[in-house]
Amino acid sequence: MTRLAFIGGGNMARSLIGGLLKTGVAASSISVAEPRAEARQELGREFGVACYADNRQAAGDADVLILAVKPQIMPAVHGELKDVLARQRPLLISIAAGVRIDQLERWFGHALPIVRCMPNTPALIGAGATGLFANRRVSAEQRALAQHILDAVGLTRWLDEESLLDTVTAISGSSPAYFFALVEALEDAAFSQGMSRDTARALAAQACLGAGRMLTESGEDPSVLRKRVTSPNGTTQAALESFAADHFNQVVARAVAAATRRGGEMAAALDDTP
Ligand SMILES: NC(=O)C1=CN([C@@H]2O[C@H](COP(=O)(O)OP(=O)(O)OC[C@H]3O[C@@H](n4cnc5c(N)ncnc54)[C@H](OP(=O)(O)O)[C@@H]3O)[C@@H](O)[C@H]2O)C=CC1
Ligand SMILES: O=C(O)[C@@H]1CCC=N1
Repeated sequence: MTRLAFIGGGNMARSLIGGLLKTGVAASSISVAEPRAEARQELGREFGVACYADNRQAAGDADVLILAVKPQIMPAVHGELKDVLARQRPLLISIAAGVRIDQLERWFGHALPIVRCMPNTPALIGAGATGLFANRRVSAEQRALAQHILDAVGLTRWLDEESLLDTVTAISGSSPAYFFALVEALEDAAFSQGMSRDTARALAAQACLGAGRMLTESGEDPSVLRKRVTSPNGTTQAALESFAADHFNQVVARAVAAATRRGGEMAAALDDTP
């Protein structure tokens, strides 16, 4: 049984743990390091996983360490794990936005197998999307193991270039928030027209689910699906023309560029960190 240790038990760790347990991974194979006592209790109660305040204890005899702390915490974490890493040489999987493999190698050790990946919170319900990139120390078996872990919670894609992970962050790591924001905006708009928030949210969220399922299950091009909704001179055309007049595609492209750029900035801020 592969032993997984999460370093950091926050939002994304919870999504991955919840998703993994739903696929039949045993709670006894997962340990979590989390500094906040209340969060440790919640994790234990909700998922039945062993939780520790101490990173070393959680990493114990793990085969795979999943680094799930905020990027700026990463440099602090490596000092605590030095002994464990030297002894066990586990596979490291970092999910931190921006943080580059050369930085992880500098902090955690150049000889270690490291996979940098970018999942997203829908992993919790098995609908995650993850981009992955491996350093040259990662063996074929470890690559398969990393993929197996992330496949369990959704779709995976290996990237040819590490820099594209910042693009992954922008289009799937962060994008659940964009869809949530769209549903919030639809709800606000319907509310302003007199609909109850409850009904507006239910209808908008279901349309979001339906559109997402059609996109992933029909195999059809999004533009074909869009055209099928858009009756000539109908209501959808009116809405899409309004989006176009407000330069919707440019609005989205600018937001994706901002998120991608931010990933690079977050990494650059850590360049001088020993
Ligand atoms: N949220 C998301 O949608 C996604 C996040 N990510 C990445 O995942 C990582 C975690 O993000 P997220 O889960 O949202 O953040 P959270 O803040 O929710 O989780 C991070 C957790 O790490 C804990 N922590 C802080 N310091 C340490 C330490 N020294 N050792 C161990 N644990 C520590 C924090 O505890 P405390 O609260 O007490 O500080 C917190 O519970 C980030 O690097 C982010 O870029 C990747 C994809 C999607
Ligand atoms: O907002 C962030 O920085 C993280 C990375 C992707 C989603 N949440």
